Amino acid sequence: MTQTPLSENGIDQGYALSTTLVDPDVADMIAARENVLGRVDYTTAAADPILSARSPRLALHMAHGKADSFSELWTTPHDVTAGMHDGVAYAHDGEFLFVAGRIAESGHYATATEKAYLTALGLIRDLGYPNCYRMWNVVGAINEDNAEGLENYRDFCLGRADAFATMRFNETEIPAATGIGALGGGIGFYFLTSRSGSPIAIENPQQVSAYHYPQRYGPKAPKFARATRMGGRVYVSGTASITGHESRHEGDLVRQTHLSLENIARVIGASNLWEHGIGDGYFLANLDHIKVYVRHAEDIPVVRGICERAFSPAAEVRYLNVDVCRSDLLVEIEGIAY
Ligand SMILES: O=C(O)C1=C[C@@H](O)[C@H](O)C=C1
Ligand SMILES: CC(=O)C(=O)O
Repeated sequence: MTQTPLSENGIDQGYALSTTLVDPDVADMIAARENVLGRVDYTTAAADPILSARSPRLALHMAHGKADSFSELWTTPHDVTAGMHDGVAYAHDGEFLFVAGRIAESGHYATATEKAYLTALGLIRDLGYPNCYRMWNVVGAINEDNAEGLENYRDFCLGRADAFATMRFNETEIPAATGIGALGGGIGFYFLTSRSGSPIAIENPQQVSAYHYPQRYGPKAPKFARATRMGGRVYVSGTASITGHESRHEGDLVRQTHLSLENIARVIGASNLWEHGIGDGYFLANLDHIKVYVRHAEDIPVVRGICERAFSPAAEVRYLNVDVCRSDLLVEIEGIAY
């Protein structure tokens, strides 16, 4: 039997995940003919995760209408095995696992977040796909206070940190993530993990690692890496106008957008990747499947103008009008570098 060559991340080269951000009706057509590991609808109402056409599907309230609604599809060349476990939907293909869950709208999120994360992270390990490399979290009313006067984002971070501690994640195992506002629906989350891949967590020398943020940002620090290298790609976390641990250019949309892009370019650049033992380098023009989160709808044209000059014209880019995890941040950007 010939041994399929492994990529440098230890993944059998017969496995590769594809992703795309498409209009929902296009997603329906793709899902009808391809093996879908997971589908996430950025749409006008949140819903609990379900199994739809033998795949996990999660609806996030992230769009104001049909015009800004889209679906994110993760597809694989292999058959998938899907299921539900204690409210978490999942599917795996032998190398990659997608899990999705939702935490109901509430006046307190820490305990429910810890429970949901422990369910999902426990499932990931029980199914044998322990290498988590990308997380997405969308938080309704992210900048508003909970019933005790703690901002919902900080409440979420408290529960997440406790779950990571219980599961004994060390700093190098913390994956790239997004933590962004939603237009309602509690907290929706979805993760990508692998069976044999070796994710490499990447930090930005110009930023304090989020998990080292001082307590002024909340009782427990956010848990995410600036990016994660997996399967020959770099998954870039939601990135904003922050250097050190402080927000920069308060009230200045243009400079916040440029600093967010500068942070991404630095994280994926050859010199920073070299510092992380990765012999590759990328530019903003190598970014694809980009989400640009903009706090004020009227700012989207300005942000789009800056981004279009930075990104490849071939890149998939979606602009969302949602809140950002710090109230002084106007824009945040994520993507995948190939
Ligand atoms: O809390 C997070 O996971 C997170 C928040 C933002 O800084 C950005 O979206 C990246 C991750
Ligand atoms: C707040 C934010 O975007 C960060 O911590 O990177």
